[in-house]
Amino acid sequence: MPDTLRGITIPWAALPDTAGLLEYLVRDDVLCWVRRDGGLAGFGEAARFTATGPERFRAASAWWRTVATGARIENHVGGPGTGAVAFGSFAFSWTSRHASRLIIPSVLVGLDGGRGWLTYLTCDPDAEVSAAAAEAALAGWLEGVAAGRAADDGDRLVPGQVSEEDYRAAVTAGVERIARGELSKLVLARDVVAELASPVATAQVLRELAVRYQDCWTYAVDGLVGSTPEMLIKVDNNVARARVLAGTLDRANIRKRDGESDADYAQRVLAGSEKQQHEHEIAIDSLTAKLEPYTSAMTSHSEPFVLQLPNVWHLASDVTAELGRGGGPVPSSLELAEAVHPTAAVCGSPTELAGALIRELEGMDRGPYAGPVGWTDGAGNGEWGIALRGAVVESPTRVRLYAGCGIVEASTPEAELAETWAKFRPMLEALGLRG
Ligand SMILES: C=C(O[C@H]1C=CC=C(C(=O)O)[C@@H]1O)C(=O)O
Repeated sequence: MPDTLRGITIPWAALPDTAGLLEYLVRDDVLCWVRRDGGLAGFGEAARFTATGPERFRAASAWWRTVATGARIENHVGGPGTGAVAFGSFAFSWTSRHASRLIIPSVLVGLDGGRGWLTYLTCDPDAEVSAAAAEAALAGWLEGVAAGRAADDGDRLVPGQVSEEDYRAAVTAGVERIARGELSKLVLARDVVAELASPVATAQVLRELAVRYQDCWTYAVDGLVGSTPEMLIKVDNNVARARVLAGTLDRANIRKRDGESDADYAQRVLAGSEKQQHEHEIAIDSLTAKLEPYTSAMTSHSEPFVLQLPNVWHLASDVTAELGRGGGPVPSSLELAEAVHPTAAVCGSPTELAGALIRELEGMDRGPYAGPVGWTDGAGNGEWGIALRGAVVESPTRVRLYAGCGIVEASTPEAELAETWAKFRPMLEALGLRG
């Protein structure tokens, strides 16, 4: 347990009008959670917690509750994301060797609906905690910002642990198991590795993702980076929200009818597909069933809508749930993330069987891919996305990208393989690579 966490949050008007938080994505070690011009950017590390195994969420929640309850914070702003905050990333599987982690930044800049704040946090009992100390600490972190990087002819993309051939074989085996009636859906993933001729410019990658994928949440936590379209769970006071995605159509490979608009094409081919609707239905049912015990009222669209991203269209459903069933305690965002992870959008249905089959057929450790990534504050508010469309920076010149697809009985290996390439595209483009 760290020494008592102390800190201060002050209003921060020094957020440039044009680029907002993007102006702070200038260090390769930045912690970030950004969507459009809002979110959080963190620097440095006041304390961290790590855990592996089936108790990783519970242990992290207990640690955070103790730290946040004992914290002495002068909060001059108030509201979600102010005061004590930790960024986090959790391994997809309880079997993973990858350490799940919570990181309390030393300095954090937040922006929500035009309202900005600056937080300074420390476990050093001798540190001065004041508005001046907060401003000086931020200025220190913004000195000597990271250089950008141009794509290099020496950059290469090489197969990861699951080759294209392995992936096709895994999909074939998955479809067989579904056809035998063992399960209804399985999400199978693979990886590719970017070997770069010069060190990756993470801050530049984040800025590119944030600018291009404005409907997504761009994240960076300790080497895990990406831009996810899927919100596992957001808690804002007594309300939880989720965005469930399943069902995908590549925008780079359109075969429109004469006179058909892009939107009509997506509506016909994606929303009109029984296979895609079935895949989506399983994902939404899994989320709502897992959320049910915590909520007194839940609403979602009766039909999924088509979400357009620069690389793909998805079938999407937004869910809103009032928390605190029967006046009982309101769960924290981290507790809810544990309760709903893994949904059928990244695992399958039924969950346990799908999880075991993923381990058998993929044969790779997913690490933090498809696990919760995001932040929590001392009041339990927070946002936990699913770490999709992302990568792990394994060394300055080695970046591992992950992508997966929901497999149902009607899936074909070739189409699912092609879909993984569409899902790698955001990171490949941000790294200056081609698939
Ligand atoms: C598992 C991934 O995407 C999920 C989220 C949206 C759509 C999906 C699909 O259509 O297969 C996947 O369930 C991934 O991007 O690696």
